[in-house]
Amino acid sequence: MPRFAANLSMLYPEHAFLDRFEAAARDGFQAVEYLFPYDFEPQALAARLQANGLQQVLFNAPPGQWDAGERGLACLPGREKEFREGIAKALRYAEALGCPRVHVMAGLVPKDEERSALRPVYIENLRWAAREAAQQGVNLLLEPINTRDIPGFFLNRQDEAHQLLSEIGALNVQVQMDLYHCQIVEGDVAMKIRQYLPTGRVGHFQIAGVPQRHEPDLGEVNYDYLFSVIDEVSSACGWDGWVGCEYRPARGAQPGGTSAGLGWMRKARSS
Ligand SMILES: O=C(O)[C@@H](O)C(=O)CO
Ligand SMILES: [Mg+2]
Repeated sequence: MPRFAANLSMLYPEHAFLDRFEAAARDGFQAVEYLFPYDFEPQALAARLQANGLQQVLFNAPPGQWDAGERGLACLPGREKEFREGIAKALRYAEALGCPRVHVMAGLVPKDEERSALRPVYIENLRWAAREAAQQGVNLLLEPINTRDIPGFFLNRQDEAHQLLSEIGALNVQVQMDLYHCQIVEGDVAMKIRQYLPTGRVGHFQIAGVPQRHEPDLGEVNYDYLFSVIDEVSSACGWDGWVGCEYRPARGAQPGGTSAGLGWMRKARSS
């Protein structure tokens, strides 16, 4: 059975953010991820991890002005200084939290730009960031995201991400393979796991039901089957990463709503 990490940006909306660590541990999670740690001092987050016996396995680098609609800086010409400052900040948090992975969001293609013209900026930014991250043993992750959730996002497909990895040419840059986005954009998910996981270039998985991004057992994707594929391929190739549970519980912020929806995980654990 894959190892599951609770995504605290989406799970446990019934609790204040800092209380979500304890709720996740109570449900049997041993690891957490979330989008952004920057509203809190790293020491406050580290204390919650420690008090609840949890590992931090992933968070995102600063994405630019999120509330103004920005979704990453990596592909944006003219924003290189801010990109570098964001990576430096993320690496300070990664060190304090003992976190081995940072997701670097690509950003939106500006209206007056061709996607292809942004590639050199993206590749140069990632090369620079990879050198910085390597100094403290951190891996950087690139995530293809569907354009229904984030219209205009620069990176949408697994093959594009793997092609970019070869051009970036840094061993500590990997793909964050979010199976929810993968199903929406391209489908044929099991075959893509079989294709890419043995390459050693997949650093992390994420899951959610499709199309509503609720629990994995709600919707069109057969996750029991995909978990068996991940198990089979990872035992053959020695992959030992995490699967982030990045979904919005169907019962929303109702008390106990997240825990009540974890039947899919209890079933996976007992199989
Ligand atoms: O899939 C997602 O939405 C996240 O993993 C993320 O980092 C950006 O929103
Ligand atoms: Mg994701």
